[in-house]
Formats: sequence, C-alpha cells, structure tokens
Amino acid sequence: MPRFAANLSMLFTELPFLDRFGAAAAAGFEAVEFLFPYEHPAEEIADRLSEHGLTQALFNLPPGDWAAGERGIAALPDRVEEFRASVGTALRYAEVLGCEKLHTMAGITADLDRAAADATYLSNVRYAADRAAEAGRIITVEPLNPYDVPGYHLGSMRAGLEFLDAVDRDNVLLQLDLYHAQITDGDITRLIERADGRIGHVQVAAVPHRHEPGTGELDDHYALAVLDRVGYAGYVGCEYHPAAGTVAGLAWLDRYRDGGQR
Ligand SMILES: O=C(O)C(=O)[C@@H](O)CO
Ligand SMILES: [Mg+2]
Repeated sequence: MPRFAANLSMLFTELPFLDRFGAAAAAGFEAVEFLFPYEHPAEEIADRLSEHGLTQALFNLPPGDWAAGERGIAALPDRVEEFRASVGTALRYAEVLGCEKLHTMAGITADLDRAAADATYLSNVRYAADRAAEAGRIITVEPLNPYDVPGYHLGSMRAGLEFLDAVDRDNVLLQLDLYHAQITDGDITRLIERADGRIGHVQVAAVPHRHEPGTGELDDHYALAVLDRVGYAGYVGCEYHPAAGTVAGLAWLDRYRDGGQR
C-alpha cells in the first residue's frame, strides 16, 4: 500500500508556504516534500512538522539561481566549490528536519562539454554521497523530461540507472518520478522491475498535463501497485498541479484511505 507525501511546492499553493503543512495534515497526509526550504529557518519548518505530526520525506539541495532558470549545479564544471558548500547547507537542514533523503539536481548542460559535465557530475555526487553517508542520509538523482527542463543533464531513467552503476555508492538511489519516466522511457512496469532495489523515492502526476494521478495516459494506480509488488516501501510524492484546487482534487486518493478498504 503506497504511503503518500504532499508536495508543498505544488499542492496547497492556495496558502502561504508555512500554512501548507497544517493543510496537508488536515487532508490526511502523513508526510510532505517540497523543492527548497532555504527561505525559512530550518527550526521554523521543523516546528510545523512536529506541530502537525508530519514526516519530511525529501527536499532538494540548493539549485543555483532558480529564478534565472538554473536547475541544479552538480554537473556544472565551474561551480564545484558552490556545489560542495550547498551539500553542507542541505545536510544541516536535513538534520533539523529529520529528513533522510536529499535530491541532488544535475543542472542544464546542453551547451557545455559533455565529457567535462559527466566527470563533474560523477565526482560531485560521490562527494555528496560520502558526506551524506556520514550523516546517515540518502542522495537521490532524478531524470527530468526535455519538455519541462530542456537540456537537463540526466534525460532518462535508463541514463539514471547507468549513472547509479557508475557512481557506485550504496546511498545514491533513483528518484523515480512516474510523470517524467512515462515521457522519457515508457515501459513503466519493466522499468520498475529493472530498477528494483535502487529506487530511493517516487513521485507521481498524470501525463501529459501534470494534473491529478489517474487523469492521464498512464494508469498511475497500476504503476503504484507494481511498486508495491517489488517491495518499494518509501513515500510517493504527490507532485502535480491540481486541475481545480488542491482539496477538490484529492478524491483520487480515496481508494488508499482506511487501509485501502474504500
Ligand atoms: O521537477 C520535478 O519533477 C522534481 O521533482 C523537482 O525536484 C525538480 O527536480
Ligand atoms: Mg519530480
């Protein structure tokens, strides 16, 4: 039975960020995730988590200049120092929030030398993994589709799995976002079976409009059942844009409530 985390960067955006925690708990979520906590003191977020009995499932390392279009810096050869500092920042937040998993975004590398970007990404993720291991944390890498993030360094789940082989660290795992995976790879059942044991986090949204699961071309419920079958026990982040209001769109979760008895 999947365990769901509300993605507070996409859900409950009707409310200010810090008010989304209570709204997620009131809607029945036991966990949350979001892109970045860094505009708020970690203690303030930790207070919201404990006030509402929520687990922080995942957040991202600092991504570079997000507003300017940057989507991570781990594969950018001229940003190694900044990347290493960002690992320390993220680990400090992870400790205060009690968060086990950190997503490390590679960055947009289409205009860079591929070999140099590959080498930088490998050494930076190994660095992050080794620092994270000292703190008992897991690093995830998430391939992103080329429509949402053109030129992103990690462009398919297959490339993501090859990267995991190359990086060769037990605490670096795949972030399987079913939305991106259906666009970049398809063949979702076999993909999940091939990735078995190397999936660190899952996210879900319908393809192609990134609305509520179950409203697009992929049978998201079937895919979640496959994840159950292979023994994935982590959280499934609900990372979608509600079609017409967050709470109004939560009916797709009813079948999982009350132990799946509905
Ligand atoms: O865009 C997504 O999908 C995410 O999960 C974000 O963390 C950005 O990578
Ligand atoms: Mg995602």
